[in-house]
Amino acid sequence: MSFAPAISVEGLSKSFGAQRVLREVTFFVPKGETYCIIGGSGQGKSVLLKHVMRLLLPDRGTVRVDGEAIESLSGEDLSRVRKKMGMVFQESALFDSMTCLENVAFGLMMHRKDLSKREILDVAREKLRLVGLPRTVEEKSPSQISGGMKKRVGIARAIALSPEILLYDEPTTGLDPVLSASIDDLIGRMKGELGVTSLVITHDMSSAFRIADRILFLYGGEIRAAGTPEEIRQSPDPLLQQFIRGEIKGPIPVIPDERDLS
Ligand SMILES: Nc1ncnc2c1ncn2[C@@H]1O[C@H](COP(=O)(O)OP(=O)(O)OP(=O)(O)O)[C@@H](O)[C@H]1O
Repeated sequence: MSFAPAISVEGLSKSFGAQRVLREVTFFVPKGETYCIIGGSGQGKSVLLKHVMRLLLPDRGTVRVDGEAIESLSGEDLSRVRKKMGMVFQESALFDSMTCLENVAFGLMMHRKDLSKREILDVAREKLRLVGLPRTVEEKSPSQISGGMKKRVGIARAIALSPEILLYDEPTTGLDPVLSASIDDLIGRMKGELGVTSLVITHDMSSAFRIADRILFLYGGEIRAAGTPEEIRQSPDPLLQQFIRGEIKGPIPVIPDERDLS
């Protein structure tokens, strides 16, 4: 086991055309901790997460997973590092043509050729139990279950290959406050029971305050503030306080797009 941080992002910069989306972003997520990235729409949160998954390559800077710089990896080395990470997508991104059980089993079928089909389905059932879903969900299609259940199936699928790192893209979006709290609780259990490291993108401040060891505020492509939930709550930064309270002062903020040449 290495003592490197689970995720290191160093001097990461990314532009699309003339639009600078990430500027010299640097942070380190120690093993077993939960970091939340907060920030308004269009501030580069998803782009940042895609770099950690190596779905995008940086213009400058490096992303290391467990000490390994992932930009330079390819083939088997890349898939070995990717297997350390599970991704929970914003809209759960489940296949409607499959049952929930098959959705969870999918990654195992692709990557665990050493297991029989029966063993794979047993692992998938165990993961569905772990996220608190009843047996009746197994044979349903994702279109037949609620949004909160879909999020759980998405988490079960992300943990199917027992990753060391979980990346969540807005896991509580679209859920009512009680369901949001139950997903937060589940994210906490993934840390407590499985010891996973989590990087969570969220707009949901109550969720960030509940689950984060550390919160990073992304603004204009830069980490404008970073700290424990308490430090973030107490921060004197007016923009951060405005974001936390959901206040709009002055003109309605414009979401940056490709016309933003800054
Ligand atoms: N592949 C791409 N090509 C060009 N522009 C892109 C691409 N991906 C993202 N962008 C732009 O980068 C900016 C940041 O996008 P990103 O999705 O990271 O925002 P975000 O902070 O996750 O916003 P939201 O909270 O609304 O999801 C946006 O202006 C977006 O249009």
